[in-house]
Amino acid sequence: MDSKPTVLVAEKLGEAGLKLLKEFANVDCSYNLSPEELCTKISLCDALVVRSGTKVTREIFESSGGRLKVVGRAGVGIDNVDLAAATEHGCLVVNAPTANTVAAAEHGIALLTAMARNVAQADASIKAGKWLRNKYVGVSLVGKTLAVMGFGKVGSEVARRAKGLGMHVIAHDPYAAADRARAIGVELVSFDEALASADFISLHMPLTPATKKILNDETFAKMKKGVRIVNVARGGVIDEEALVRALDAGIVAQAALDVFTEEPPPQDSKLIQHENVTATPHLGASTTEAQEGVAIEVAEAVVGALKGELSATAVNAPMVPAEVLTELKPFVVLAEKLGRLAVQLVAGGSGVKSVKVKYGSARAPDDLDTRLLRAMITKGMIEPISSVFINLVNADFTAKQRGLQISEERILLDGSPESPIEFIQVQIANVESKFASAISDSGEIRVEGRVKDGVPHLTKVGSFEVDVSLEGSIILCSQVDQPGMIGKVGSVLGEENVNVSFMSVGRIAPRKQAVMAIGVDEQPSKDSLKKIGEIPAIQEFVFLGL
Ligand SMILES: NC(=O)C1=CN([C@@H]2O[C@H](COP(=O)(O)OP(=O)(O)OC[C@H]3O[C@@H](n4cnc5c(N)ncnc54)[C@H](O)[C@@H]3O)[C@@H](O)[C@H]2O)C=CC1
Ligand SMILES: O=C(O)C(=O)COP(=O)(O)O
Repeated sequence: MDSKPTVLVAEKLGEAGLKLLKEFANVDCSYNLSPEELCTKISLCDALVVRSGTKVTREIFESSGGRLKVVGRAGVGIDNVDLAAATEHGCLVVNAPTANTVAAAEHGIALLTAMARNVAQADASIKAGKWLRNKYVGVSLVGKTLAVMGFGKVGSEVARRAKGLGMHVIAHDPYAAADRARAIGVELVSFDEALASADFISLHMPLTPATKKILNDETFAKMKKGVRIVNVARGGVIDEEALVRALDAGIVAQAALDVFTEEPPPQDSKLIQHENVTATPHLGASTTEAQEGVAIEVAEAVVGALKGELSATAVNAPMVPAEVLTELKPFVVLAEKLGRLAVQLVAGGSGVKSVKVKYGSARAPDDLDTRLLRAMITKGMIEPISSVFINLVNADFTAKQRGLQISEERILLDGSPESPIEFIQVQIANVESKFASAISDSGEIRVEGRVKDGVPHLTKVGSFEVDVSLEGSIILCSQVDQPGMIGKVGSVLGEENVNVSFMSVGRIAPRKQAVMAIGVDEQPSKDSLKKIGEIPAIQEFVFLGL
């Protein structure tokens, strides 16, 4: 009997990657399978390799009968893989997060220059037998302002190249460090400033709840009339219907798009058909070199995973062995959630560089290995805002790569060391906060949490003591302490049937400054959040997704 594992390669993969796979496994390259065919084949496979064109659905994991152990994504985005279903079925997902960065950046530049000079439109017209020299007069790039939205791996490469074209490059990225941008002559600016001053806007942020439809009617209205937009990130960051309206109104002169909310987009898409739109079918990563690169990156990860090794590019790897988890599990969850909260409190344009974690514990220092907790805080801080996935292997390296310095301090507490940790505090120094009350007396964003009855709780925000369980989402409001506040906010949420799970008020002294923390099971609508902001006594508030 053949003891080699079987790898199904469902989309075209670079030769070098195939070679690596074939050295270790039986490789079945079957492209363009229907969902039904894929479900049938999968029960005979130990690993599946895809790009963005295959939907790896829950049905696929269910149909595998437990045999599928690894899904390899030959690229960055894993929006096409049902991660929850993969994890539930004990299937590891690995990706190739770095090998197509330059290709995506080069495609961004290709679209930028092609759009400015009407290359695609002029090419179609000359092929139709026309010679329209006056119609296709373009615009120059030199001296124009390009706003790079999302200064990560791809965005920074685009910025570097655009500088070479003589453009004035600014960038907006709430979490990027200003010195990294300055090092290549790029100034970090606020979102509104980027919109108002850009002649060209290039999108390079991941698609997250916060960036979904970040370009919409409201934000198009803030742009310079005649702005030109490039998108090689994800279609969902633009409200596509609003973009058609902005193009028709001349607010946006041109758009060059590689990615779409629905891929492939409908044939009659007004956006694609628009004469001022240049479109490509998600070609950002499609260079020979990048495809060889991602093929090798993903093949190594798939083979490693089939051998039982933990890969640095594992997306849903369990962070710890089960026996360690029994004791640490609630603290692991607490650490990740504190990281998530802390990063969401950072104001746009601040950049995150210096993070300090304090662990209050009665255990002897060598009895508490904080590597896992540090990795979870890193995961909480980085995953919601980037296309990178954190695991125990890559956490410290990824933090360093993003310019994040994480220092740790142990606070030795008296008492019985029954519980490994009494509290975890996460501080982000040298930033502004979108919720000023989260800044502690010593000047940094501070959140602190504890585990109570096995459940992680937020117990401090800035210098205010609160107590709210870290489940669902949280609204923080600051106000001068006075009667009736809980009722007022509660009734706005009640009107919308948003269930309040927890409320707590932390104050300096009766009738002085207070912070109210409200746990909610559902995400309130924009309207409800606006109404909360309009309650006269509320000075500031922030909604934090967990
Ligand atoms: N068209 C294509 O074929 C390809 C598309 N991509 C897409 O490009 C995008 C960027 O990829 P990478 O640079 O590898 O990711 P990255 O994670 O290195 O960079 C993303 C950056 O966006 C920033 N960011 C997060 N929220 C933001 C916000 N609200 N406003 C502004 N910036 C924000 C993050 O701080 C981070 O620096 C992703 O959407 C990825 O899926 C990547 C490769 C190929
Ligand atoms: O890597 C990514 O996230 C991409 O968008 C590239 O997708 P692809 O591998 O070309 O299907």
